Amino acid sequence: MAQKFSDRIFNRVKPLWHTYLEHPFVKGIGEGTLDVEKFKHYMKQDYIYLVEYSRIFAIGAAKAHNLKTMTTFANLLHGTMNIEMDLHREYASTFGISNDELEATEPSATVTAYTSYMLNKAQSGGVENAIAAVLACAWSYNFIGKELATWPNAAEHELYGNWVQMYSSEEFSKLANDCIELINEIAEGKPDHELKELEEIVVKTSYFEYMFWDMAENKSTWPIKSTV
Ligand SMILES: Cc1ncc(CO)c(N)n1
Repeated sequence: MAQKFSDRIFNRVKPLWHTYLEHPFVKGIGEGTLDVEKFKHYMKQDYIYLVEYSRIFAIGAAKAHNLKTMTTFANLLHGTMNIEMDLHREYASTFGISNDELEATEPSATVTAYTSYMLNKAQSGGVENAIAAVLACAWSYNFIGKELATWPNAAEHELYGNWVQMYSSEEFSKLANDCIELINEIAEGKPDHELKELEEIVVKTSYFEYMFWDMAENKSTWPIKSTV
């Protein structure tokens, strides 16, 4: 059987994704030693991120060439907005973060750059760009979640167990697998130079994922504190 496009992508990003598992923020979640203030910063920034991330699914649905692809994007949009974001709101409230506070979050430099890049790629290309833009997000979180779930007591930790459970869950694994299936379907019959472009989007978003962990670890917003 011919190699799937997702296998080719995975071989390319695997070394990069393994660096996530070595990142102090991700390790802190898995080992249960993470500073709560860092996690709260992450939760707020991630909420704002999820709003723009959802928008990519809507763009994908609008650009889909067939009903099956359109339905998958609609399901991903629904799953993110009604399941992942709902869990996020509930989870944030256990850290004393209200819905109003989540919504009022000013996106950091990293979140602004990351979501602008994804939106630009999704808007300037066809449906294949929309799926390439979200692939690393869903897939790498599932990759991290499933790995951390094997670490001793990580899934039972009183603060961070919920995060590990959420991203290793069957529901989230299905969401990630739907994205993988979509990219394979969309890649079929495409010439290599187009596949290379899609692969590049997945690599760039994988770098942005690393930057997101860094942003959370450093509680960073913008490099220069504005006085205006
Ligand atoms: C930054 C980021 N990437 C991916 C996901 C998975 O949905 C998330 N919640 N946040």
